[in-house]
Amino acid sequence: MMIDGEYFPTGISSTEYLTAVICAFGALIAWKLVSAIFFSPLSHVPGPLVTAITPHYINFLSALNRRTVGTYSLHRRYGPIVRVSPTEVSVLSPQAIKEVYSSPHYAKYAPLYSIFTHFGAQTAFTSCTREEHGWRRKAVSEAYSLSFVLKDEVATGKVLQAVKDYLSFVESDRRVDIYNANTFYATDVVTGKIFGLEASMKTLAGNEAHRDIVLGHYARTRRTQVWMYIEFPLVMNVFEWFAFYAGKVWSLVCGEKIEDWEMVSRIQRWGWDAYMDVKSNSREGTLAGRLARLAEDGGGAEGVWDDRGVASEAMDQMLAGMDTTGDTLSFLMYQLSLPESRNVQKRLHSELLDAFPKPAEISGSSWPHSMDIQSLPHETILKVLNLPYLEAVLKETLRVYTAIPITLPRVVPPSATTDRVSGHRNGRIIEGKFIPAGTTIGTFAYGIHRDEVFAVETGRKDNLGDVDNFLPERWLINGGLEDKLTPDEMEQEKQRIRTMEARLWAFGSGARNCVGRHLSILEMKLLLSTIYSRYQTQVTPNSGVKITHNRWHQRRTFRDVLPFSGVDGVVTFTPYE
Ligand code: HEM
Repeated sequence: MMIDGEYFPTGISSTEYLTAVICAFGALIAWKLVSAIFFSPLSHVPGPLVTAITPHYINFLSALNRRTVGTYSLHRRYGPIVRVSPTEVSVLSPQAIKEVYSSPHYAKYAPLYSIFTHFGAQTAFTSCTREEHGWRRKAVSEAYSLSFVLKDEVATGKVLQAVKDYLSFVESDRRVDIYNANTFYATDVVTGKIFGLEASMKTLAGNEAHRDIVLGHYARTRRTQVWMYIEFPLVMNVFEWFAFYAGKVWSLVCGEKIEDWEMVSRIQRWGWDAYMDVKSNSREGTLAGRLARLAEDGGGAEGVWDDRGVASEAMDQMLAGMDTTGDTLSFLMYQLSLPESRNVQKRLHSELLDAFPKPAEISGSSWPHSMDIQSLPHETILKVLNLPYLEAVLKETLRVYTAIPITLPRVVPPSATTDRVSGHRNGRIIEGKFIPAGTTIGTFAYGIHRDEVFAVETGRKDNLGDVDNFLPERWLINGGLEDKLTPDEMEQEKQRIRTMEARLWAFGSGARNCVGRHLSILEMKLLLSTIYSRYQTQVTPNSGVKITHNRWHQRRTFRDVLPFSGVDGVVTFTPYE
């Protein structure tokens, strides 16, 4: 006898129905897996099974702060092209890098770059396509050219003032939290460049309110928030949407009008006010002033610029020049302050003293031994820029501790024409593989900088352990012992160094490379030559110095490779006799 409800009207039992649903679901999943593994447009790209099936593997690595090293291990296992998710490919060969980053057709990957807009307006850095980018970059690039930076920043004392302030900072307490000191230094230089010396943040000179703004910007919570934007854009967009409408309701209740772009951070507020100040005082000698004038004239031939656009551009350059340069200096100084780098420091000090003898030994010499100057002669700056060992130390820092080690993602464009060999139309052939248009693709400096071309000793090319070591000598011909070489060996050495130089990717490449690199190199070299001609530095664990910021190893997001994890970054400066 049947009980009502045990049988469905069709005569199928509930157990059978459930089994059918489970089977259908299983078949669907099986089909999804089979199609992801065998029929996806990226199924022929090498990589582990898991990355063919789900994007969560790479997202999980990101959550653990291990995306960059994780991608690097995939390359070591699978070669120069690897599928890192069902819709993303990572490349590591020079040919692929040239194809992706030298071509104007590969747009930037918008979900990542759009996070960096300010006041609701695009910038040169955030604009994704060639059309959006070209006119913005054109408007700023002249002010960052080497000739302009040499005659402007040094002649007007913007960099020198920050170096002087750095020395006073060190003199006030020789146990220096170098993370703070270098972040402040880079901030003072870049705000001086953009808004003028008078309007610069002057954090090293003791402006506490500005120090607080800068350190607040790098606080762990804020950086976690940015990381959330990268990894969980949907959640953050919902949150943003909520915050936007909450702001609207608030403004209705309080009768205060708040524009959406006005909900900005403290540092953005500072940038907005600094820009308005430059504009109202017509400081046309500054970069922000020049851009303001362009905006007044309609923004140039191709683009439209208003106050928000210009302030956003100025803000972006300011932020781009702060932690990149500050952290590179910190990693360099910390590495040089370790006991194993004692010889590196010695060699650098000797090079500086040879190039710039002390006033007692040669009359008329002032900088770097005295800072009683307003500007440096052009020849002195060129001499600093061309010191071979200083150059080698900086290049090795940019290689091993590159400030932006992560993938810089682009989007594969459609083919210009049908590929004759494969017949494919909608995509590009990269590393011999067809990659469909719309795929996210990218490379990362951390991996590029561990290529075998950086292994110095012949016969050790398979032992990549060597490329992780900090060894400035690899950038010198025969480690600096040129006279010991035959002409043939000399030629080989020159070729080895040229190849390494071509592979160094700290500032990116192509039309989207770093516009601020000349300023950054100049400010780093001037500071380092001043410091290392006067002081020895040594790491000072348990120094008792109160760390006023989140320790540098706790900072996350863009730099997921964290050198010197666990240190507090305090270094003691001891003057040479
Ligand atoms: C050691 C210091 C620095 C490093 C390692 C560095 C690195 C980079 C890299 C790798 C890119 C390419 C980013 C991408 O394609 O997504 C870039 C772009 C950029 N950098 Fe730097 N940077 C440094 C300092 C500076 C400074 C001092 C400034 C400005 C004062 C600056 C301004 C910019 C701008 C505006 C862009 C975007 C360029 C464009 O898309 O046209 N950077 N930087």
